[in-house]
Amino acid sequence: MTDRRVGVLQEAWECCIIIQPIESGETEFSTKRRMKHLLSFQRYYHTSRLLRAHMLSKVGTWNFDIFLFDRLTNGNSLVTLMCHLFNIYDLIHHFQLDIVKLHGFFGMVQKDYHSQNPYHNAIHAADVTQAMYCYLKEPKLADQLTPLDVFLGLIAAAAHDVDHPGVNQPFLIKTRHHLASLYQNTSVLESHHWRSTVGMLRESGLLAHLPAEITRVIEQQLGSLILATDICRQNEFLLTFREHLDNQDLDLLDASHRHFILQIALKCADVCNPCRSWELSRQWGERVCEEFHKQGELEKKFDLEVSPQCDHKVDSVPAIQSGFISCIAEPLFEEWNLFTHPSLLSQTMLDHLDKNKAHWIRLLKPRTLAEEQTYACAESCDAEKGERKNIT
Ligand SMILES: Nc1ncnc2c1ncn2[C@@H]1O[C@@H]2COP(=O)(O)O[C@H]2[C@H]1O
Ligand SMILES: [Zn+2]
Repeated sequence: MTDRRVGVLQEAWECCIIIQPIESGETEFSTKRRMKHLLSFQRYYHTSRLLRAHMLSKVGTWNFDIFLFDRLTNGNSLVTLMCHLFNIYDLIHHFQLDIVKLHGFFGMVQKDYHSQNPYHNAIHAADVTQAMYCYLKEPKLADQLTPLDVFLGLIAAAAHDVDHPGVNQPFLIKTRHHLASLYQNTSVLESHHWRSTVGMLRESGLLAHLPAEITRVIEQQLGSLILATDICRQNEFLLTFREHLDNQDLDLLDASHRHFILQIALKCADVCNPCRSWELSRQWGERVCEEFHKQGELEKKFDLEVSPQCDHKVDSVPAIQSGFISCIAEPLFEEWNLFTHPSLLSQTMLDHLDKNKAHWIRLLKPRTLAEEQTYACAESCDAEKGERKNIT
């Protein structure tokens, strides 16, 4: 239920309490019960409002519980978060935005996420946006960013997976989905997230008052940020990031370097769930595996080859998680730590990553053949990292 509706309802119920006469036949006892019920609703409404405000005051902390926040906002975590962050950065004033159009745009983005997806839903988008905000606040970055950088970073985070179908690119290609042919089997999902975002921006009229050239730049840069989240391009970005760090040549006064760091920040935000505290991280790990396994079930049903990590009989949650941490999360967050150094947040994230990986490994059952392969991948990633540490 939206805030406005709850507000109207509450007003109506308050009126009921004051003016409704005791109906004939209604006993004093049932009236008391009715009053108690209404008051408990009021108490609930009041408490959840206070909690929501309290949570928003802590939106920049790493242990922010996005699942709780989503419940407290009645499923409106993404819209509520984006409105709050746009206020914090004064972006409405800076870009002379129309609040109704802005709210309309955020509403469209949130609605276009599929709530039935266990992982790729609006809560994931809100989680990535909250992480992005934490990264934008990093001392290394915060003072160098322009309002346009922040605007782009937050919108890209909020919209980066919009209209995600809950299956991956190989699935779309092998089922000859029209999106796969539209985007020629390359960054199919990311291209769709970007083009959908541009479509919603145009439909909302949010940027209609800006010169066409600025709108064009905004749309292009949103594309470059969202396309960077394609996990197939992980190595390409990681290598470039390492090269910059080794050469110490990142200059944040240079707009193209800031853009590159925004891409990396968004990539980090997108895969940061194993860096959260165990309780939050576990929920994300289970959700993403549930989505993989659902895809595997579909593939079996249609006699298609089951994709890697998608067979629930073979690919256990702990095996997928420990493999993902070793091969994707650790290499990226180690570089991010070097870039942000000294950063308490990066240190906290690496600590969680370490503990969560150890936790998942403890949960591994005696290994199956497939797990043996996933684990071998994790071990070879670890060995590769060891070699790199020895080199540097
Ligand atoms: N905890 C995780 N375990 C396994 N895969 C993950 C995890 N978190 C993110 N991913 C994958 O990384 C991808 C990053 O981009 P997406 O959010 O589109 O989809 C994500 C998942 O496919
Ligand atoms: Zn994502």
